[in-house]
Amino acid sequence: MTLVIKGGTIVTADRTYRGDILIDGETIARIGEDLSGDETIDASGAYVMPGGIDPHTHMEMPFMGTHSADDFDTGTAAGLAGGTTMTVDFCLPAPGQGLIEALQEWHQKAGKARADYSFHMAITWWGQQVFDDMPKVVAAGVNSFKHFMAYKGSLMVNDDEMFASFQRCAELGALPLVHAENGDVVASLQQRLLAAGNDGPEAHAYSRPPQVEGEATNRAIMIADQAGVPLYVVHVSCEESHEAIRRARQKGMRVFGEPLIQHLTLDEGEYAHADWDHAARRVMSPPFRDKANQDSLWAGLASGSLQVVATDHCAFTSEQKRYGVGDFTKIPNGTGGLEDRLPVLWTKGVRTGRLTMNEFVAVTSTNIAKILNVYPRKGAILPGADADLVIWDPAATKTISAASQASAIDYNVFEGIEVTGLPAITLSRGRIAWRDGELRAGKGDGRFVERPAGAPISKALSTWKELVAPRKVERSGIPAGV
Ligand SMILES: NC(=O)NCCC(=O)O
Ligand SMILES: [Zn+2]
Ligand SMILES: [Zn+2]
Repeated sequence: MTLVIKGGTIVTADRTYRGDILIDGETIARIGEDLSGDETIDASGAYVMPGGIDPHTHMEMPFMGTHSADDFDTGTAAGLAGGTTMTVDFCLPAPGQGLIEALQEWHQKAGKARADYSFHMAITWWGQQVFDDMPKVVAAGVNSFKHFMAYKGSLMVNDDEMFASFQRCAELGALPLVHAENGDVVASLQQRLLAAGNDGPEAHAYSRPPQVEGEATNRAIMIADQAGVPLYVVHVSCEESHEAIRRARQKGMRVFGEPLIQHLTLDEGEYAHADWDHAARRVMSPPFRDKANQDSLWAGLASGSLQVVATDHCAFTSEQKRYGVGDFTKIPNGTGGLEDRLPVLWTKGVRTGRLTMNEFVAVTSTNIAKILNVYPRKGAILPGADADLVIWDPAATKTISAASQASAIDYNVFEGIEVTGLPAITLSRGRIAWRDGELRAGKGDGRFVERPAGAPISKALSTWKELVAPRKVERSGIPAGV
């Protein structure tokens, strides 16, 4: 079966041009003029872009005594409604659990995904088994390993564990990721705040100032450099962290930074809200920051020192958030955003002139496809690429509301924001997965996307590190020892 998307303006990370797209089965067969096929979608007046890729989601995540409320069914449905055709979730082994066993659990959970997905593997503990399992994880199509420098007592790993894991990543041609916050300092600040009677959601933000993020980002960059491996810093929220990444990149280090749509557009004033629920629903780590930090993130996207906009979609209901009444450290950390990432970024970024349309495609799809080594199968409009596409109506408007969202939770942190620029149709591997408010993709239609190790940047860096590695000086006349 062939399908033609006709009369649209194709927008990719590097070009904007008029053209028809012929899809044969699941992939793009041709791009050209006056193409015809068995079926036609009229895209006149619309932009046709690569489907969004969100590299940072947590579906049904076991965390802080509960599980995040969106699973792979509702979460990927939210993604498709917002033009996102692929998500990358975090597989989290329990303490002492083998990585392959955990991976099997995540595959089980993801069986109901409506759109394509992949996994990052988290290193939540360290030992011989983890070391031995890492190549098996890579062989199973997962080329990235996440390290939490925060969440002391649960997910956090120490510097020596991180260094060992980063070195293993270097050997395997895999990419380490970090959640960069100084977990020891955060844990101490939390106790100090609680002891002083600061138990509300605003104290969550007080306990995680930009400095703890900046310090951890610098530390992770140093450890990656010593291990000889690229580094991807998730949810960069502030200038301190961005500055560390910017500086490292200027020195030639292969460091990537990922701001979230929440940190770009929502600020710390939310935590001062008189309504406890309102503030608690916005508790996430790192917390929302001030306008100056937001400006830094936008500048990073425009200048290229930050490369990807994600969501860290980790949605908890209001009821779950209330586990933390009287003790902010028990409020499950996380917010939603999958359905809103593209429309909010388009509205606040492209429509304001902070981003070009091509930069929009780069930071929502193409850059991460390259970083995660699935380009050009994903993130591209090219013959042979998967036909994961969004047909974008730049004139469509809506006011974001929890009442009409696909996510399972009872609120939306973007509630009330008016967006202009919305998906009209989302195509997943050549099939209409979502159209004009109607979800068409079925449970289980999503497929696991294998990502091979040895991305070009990993190979280049290991070549360079080998060239400049310390070498023993061979001497002829060595004096006898005393
Ligand atoms: N970000 C957050 O608050 N929750 C999800 C887990 C994480 O990414 O740190
Ligand atoms: Zn995190
Ligand atoms: Zn996360």
